[in-house]
Amino acid sequence: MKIFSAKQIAKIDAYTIEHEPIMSIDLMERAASKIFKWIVSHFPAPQNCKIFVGPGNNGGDGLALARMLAVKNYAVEVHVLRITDKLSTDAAKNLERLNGLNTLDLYEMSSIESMPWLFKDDIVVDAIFGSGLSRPLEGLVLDVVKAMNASEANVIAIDIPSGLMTEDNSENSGRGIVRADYTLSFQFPKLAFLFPENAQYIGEWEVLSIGLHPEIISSETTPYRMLSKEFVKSLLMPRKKFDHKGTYGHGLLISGSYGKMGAAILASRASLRSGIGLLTTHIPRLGYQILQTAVPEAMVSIDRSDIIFTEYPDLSQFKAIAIGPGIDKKQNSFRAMIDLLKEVKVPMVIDADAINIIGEHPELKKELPLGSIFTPHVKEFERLVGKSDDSYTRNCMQREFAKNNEISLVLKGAYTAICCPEGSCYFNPKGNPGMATAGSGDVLTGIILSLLSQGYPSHVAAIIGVYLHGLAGDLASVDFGVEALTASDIVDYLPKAWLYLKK
Ligand SMILES: NC(=O)C1=CN([C@@H]2O[C@H](COP(=O)(O)OP(=O)(O)OC[C@H]3O[C@@H](n4cnc5c(N)ncnc54)[C@H](O)[C@@H]3O)[C@@H](O)[C@H]2O)[C@@H](O)CC1
Ligand SMILES: Nc1ncnc2c1ncn2[C@@H]1O[C@H](COP(=O)(O)OP(=O)(O)O)[C@@H](O)[C@H]1O
Ligand SMILES: [K+]
Repeated sequence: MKIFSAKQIAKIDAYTIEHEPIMSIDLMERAASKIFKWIVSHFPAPQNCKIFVGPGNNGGDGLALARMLAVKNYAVEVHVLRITDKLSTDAAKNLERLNGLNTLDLYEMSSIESMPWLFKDDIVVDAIFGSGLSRPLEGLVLDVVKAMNASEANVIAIDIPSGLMTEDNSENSGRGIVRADYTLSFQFPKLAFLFPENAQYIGEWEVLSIGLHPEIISSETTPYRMLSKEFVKSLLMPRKKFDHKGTYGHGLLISGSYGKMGAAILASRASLRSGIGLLTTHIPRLGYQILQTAVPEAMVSIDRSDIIFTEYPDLSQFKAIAIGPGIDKKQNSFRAMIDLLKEVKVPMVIDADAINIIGEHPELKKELPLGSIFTPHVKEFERLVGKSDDSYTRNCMQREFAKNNEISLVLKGAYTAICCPEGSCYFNPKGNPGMATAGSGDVLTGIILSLLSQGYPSHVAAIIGVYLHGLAGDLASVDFGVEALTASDIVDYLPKAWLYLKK
């Protein structure tokens, strides 16, 4: 699913109006009826609805919704915020259509004195501003939003919480943004929904399709996409009857140190559960028995050091290399890493302390082999790329870094973002807070190594890997819940995740 900017959404709306064709007021009716149906199915017993309406088409949606709810016997109060004399044409038409509805109370609000009480069981609808918001809220709107936020009512935002910018909130203080319980967004999620600091405003969100024109949705380009099962499935390479283990590549995993051999086990097991032909895991000497016992399918390459990574085996046989899970970042490991980067010609997955080493020695970036993939969480990202105060800016930095260094950059989190060298950015909808547990990142590294070794192009390996990892976590959470979930469970649910993905 593509994610468009506010400007593009306006263009897609206009194209739909012209080419479906449909009158704009009818498109608004279609949009409002989607919200109406959602409210009726989630709050079936008619109850008090207080709808706050702004001057644009978001307000128009609120007015059309008010009419529909009133006809359905909900007790509806409409509060039109008079911050300007002018309503948009379609909002004005919808205001007129409220005439004669005596089950509905219409109020004009020009000062906060006329703010109604909001009770716990009220349904409060935020139809003040949508994707047309151009600056942070002030004056009356700000006061109304503060009052809404102070209440315990169920707040439903139409399209986007008022006060939140569709993409960039780096200049938005957060003082005046509706804190919705539910956000019902038309046709596409907004980029801002995917950033953690905005979760407090958006609440639960859902995308409601309003039948915008498929032609322009497919022709309009955007760097941003949300991954879907269909899309990820379309990237999979089929296996053929006479394939053998050589077909699926030999990968090298450099992982583990004294006290962190679990990382090597988790990543190895994840790799083997993701289709790799042959896996060699390079570990410090003391880990030999541990790894051979825990992962009999993996071959083991032993470091001269008992406890850390200081050297690597002959690289000629490997199709892909992953380095990082549990390696630590001692001086000797840094030296071995320099040598490795100078020599390696195949794509690499760079994770955990391997990222930190490159963050501390940025000159190493120029040695990165083509098709490298970094998999940082936010802290590692900051060490590698730099700090930022907000996620939008961080995302811009992520896209730039991927482009400038011609690598794929996976920023892990609730909506893991995968930025590709040619500028695109994919967000992963799968995964759950149960995956916020030790070792789950190691599992991801193993999966991506496996896909790279099988010959998937780097950005494709990152996309499939991230999706599969989240999917396995979701399937595991169905059986174990989120508290008890461990990284090993994610590995154990990879078989189910593969089956589900290919279905
Ligand atoms: N265009 C269409 O065909 C459709 C639009 N829809 C709705 O229309 C919304 C977008 O409508 P609009 O483009 O009219 O935009 P909004 O309804 O978000 O309002 C924008 C208006 O408010 C003003 N404004 C922006 N920021 C302000 C601020 N901080 N303080 C005071 N005034 C401010 C703008 O100058 C503009 O006049 C969507 O979010 C969606 O809810 C839906 O009805 C679906 C169809
Ligand atoms: N709330 C969440 N929702 C979805 N996925 C999550 C969530 N928290 C963590 N994850 C996923 O779990 C993994 C954690 O990786 P990481 O922080 O490197 O853990 P570790 O270093 O312990 O292996 C990432 O893939 C991340 O996307
Ligand atoms: K809104």
